[in-house]
Amino acid sequence: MWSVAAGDLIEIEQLRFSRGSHRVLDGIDLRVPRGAVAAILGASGGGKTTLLNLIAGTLRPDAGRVRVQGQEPSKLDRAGLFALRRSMGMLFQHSALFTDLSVFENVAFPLRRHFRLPESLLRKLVLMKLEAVGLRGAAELGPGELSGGMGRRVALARAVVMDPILILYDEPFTGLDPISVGIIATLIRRLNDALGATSIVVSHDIDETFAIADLGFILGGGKIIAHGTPAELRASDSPLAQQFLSGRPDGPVPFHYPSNQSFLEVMGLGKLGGVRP
Ligand SMILES: Nc1ncnc2c1ncn2[C@@H]1O[C@H](COP(=O)(O)OP(=O)(O)OP(=O)(O)O)[C@@H](O)[C@H]1O
Repeated sequence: MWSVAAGDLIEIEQLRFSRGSHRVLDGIDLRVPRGAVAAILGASGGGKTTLLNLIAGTLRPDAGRVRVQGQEPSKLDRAGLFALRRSMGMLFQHSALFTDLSVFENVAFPLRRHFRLPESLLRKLVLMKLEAVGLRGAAELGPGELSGGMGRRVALARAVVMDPILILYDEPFTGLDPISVGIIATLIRRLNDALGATSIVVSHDIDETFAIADLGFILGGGKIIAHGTPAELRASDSPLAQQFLSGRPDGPVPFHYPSNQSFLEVMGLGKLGGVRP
């Protein structure tokens, strides 16, 4: 669990980012305390993955500031950014396992890439992480021999093998059965606390994410439309937050894409004028 005294690991101020003429993020202010598991929620295309990429330093802000552990990824030189990234673990939607490497070698991969460790030490570090995700016994299997849930657990072990201070998760539950979703959610919380890390989880699975999150942010229209603890968010009086959390198809975010003709007009049943659904 996080404590207020520990300070903020992530500090984002007035962050703006566009894709062409589309303003994806339009003045985001967000802070994540050290040790917290923070959920980022919001409709598809709302900029959640973009926000993770800005935190990881793979995208640069158009305006505003992102600080991770006091450092601005976009201001670092190559070596600085490399060092900062090394302190982050990432489990992104498509972070697949290497199919021609065993489970053990998949988890060992970041360690071999970044350090020259004696084989005996490397083996201990990898087996510790595999034990933490319950798959020490699967170390010699190939990725093709794993279920989807097991594969995700191996990817999780690989994401944390270097003891990151920050772990970024993009849709970690996608495509998993309910039992595996529960296991991954529990592991996200457990690994965060065991490593003394801070985690950011982007997800559409509200209940599972709220079950492990200390705080959440709901993105909409390029802004944070609500933030707080899961209980505070559920009680939020923001209509947008309520529409999102309850999964209502219509509300402040309309079901109908705007049209300049009413449906009745199109059907030849009268002209109502104006922009109509
Ligand atoms: N490489 C890219 N080039 C151009 N536009 C992009 C690119 N990546 C994302 N976008 C656009 O940026 C916007 C935000 O995308 P992003 O993937 O961050 O949303 P998201 O909230 O993560 O969506 P989802 O929940 O569907 O994953 C979308 O309009 C998307 O089409």
